[in-house]
Amino acid sequence: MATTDAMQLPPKLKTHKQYTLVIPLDLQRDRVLLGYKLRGFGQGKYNGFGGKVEQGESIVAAAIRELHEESGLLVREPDMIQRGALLLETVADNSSPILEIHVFTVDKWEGTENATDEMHPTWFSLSESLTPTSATPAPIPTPNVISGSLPSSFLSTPPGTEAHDLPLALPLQPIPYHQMWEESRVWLPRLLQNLMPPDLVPQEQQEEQQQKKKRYFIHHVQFIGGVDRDVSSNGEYSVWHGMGERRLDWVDELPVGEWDSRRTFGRYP
Ligand SMILES: COc1nc(N)nc2c1ncn2[C@H]1C[C@H](O)[C@@H](COP(=O)(O)OP(=O)(O)OP(=O)(O)O)O1
Repeated sequence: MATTDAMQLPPKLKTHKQYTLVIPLDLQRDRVLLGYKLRGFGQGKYNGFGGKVEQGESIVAAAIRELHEESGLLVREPDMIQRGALLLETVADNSSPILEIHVFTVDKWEGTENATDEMHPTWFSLSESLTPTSATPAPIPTPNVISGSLPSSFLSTPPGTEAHDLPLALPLQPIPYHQMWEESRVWLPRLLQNLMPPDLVPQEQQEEQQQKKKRYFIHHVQFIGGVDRDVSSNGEYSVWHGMGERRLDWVDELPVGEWDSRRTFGRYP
């Protein structure tokens, strides 16, 4: 937990705006699918697949819809596994909603990942991504590249083939955490560590891993509003929705079942 003086602020009521974020996992092939955002919010970053929950839509229905729109993968509701939530808040004013981003993983789907003009799906190595490193930058797709021809090393699925039938020709890169939203470096490696197949986890950690699988994570992040920074140096991004420095950053893990009673809180220091 980072140091903060947030507790000295008067409590305030904030609305929550709901989003979804889905991370497809292919455990058999030790790989995880992320999308490179080609336009709109988060352009130029890798992330899971997701978007806003529309009025009257359930969170899980929104997650399924957004995953399908952005990647081509179609998942049935029972196969969606809710893993946790990100709560992102600016403390600059009382009117900006808290972004409540619901994180799911899936490991069963129909269809093959496809690039759209919004997202370019790319597989990364799961076991090589358990700790955030500033490894070799991942390729930066562009809309031109997508409509033209991609280098074969970059294609997640060569044309005319089924992804699930392919041998993995090239070793996959680790997740490029430095090309993602900054807070992903905290929660995503923890999530992946908990999901590794048990035979790849040292025996003495297996019991702990089984317990953790039953927990949701809640990653709270507060930002100081103000300066609109979008700095990239040494491969490290420092943009927080253009809201400036991170103020507070902590992760809770809750047993399944407790999340529902906690998520309705409206008072947030
Ligand atoms: C620090 O902030 C964020 N971190 C992470 N990991 N993910 C974030 C952050 N802020 C937003 N996101 C995710 C949440 C959603 O999955 C997308 C944003 O979705 P978008 O604004 O594109 O929503 P859509 O409904 O697709 O919008 P349009 O229909 O208008 O394109 O990013």
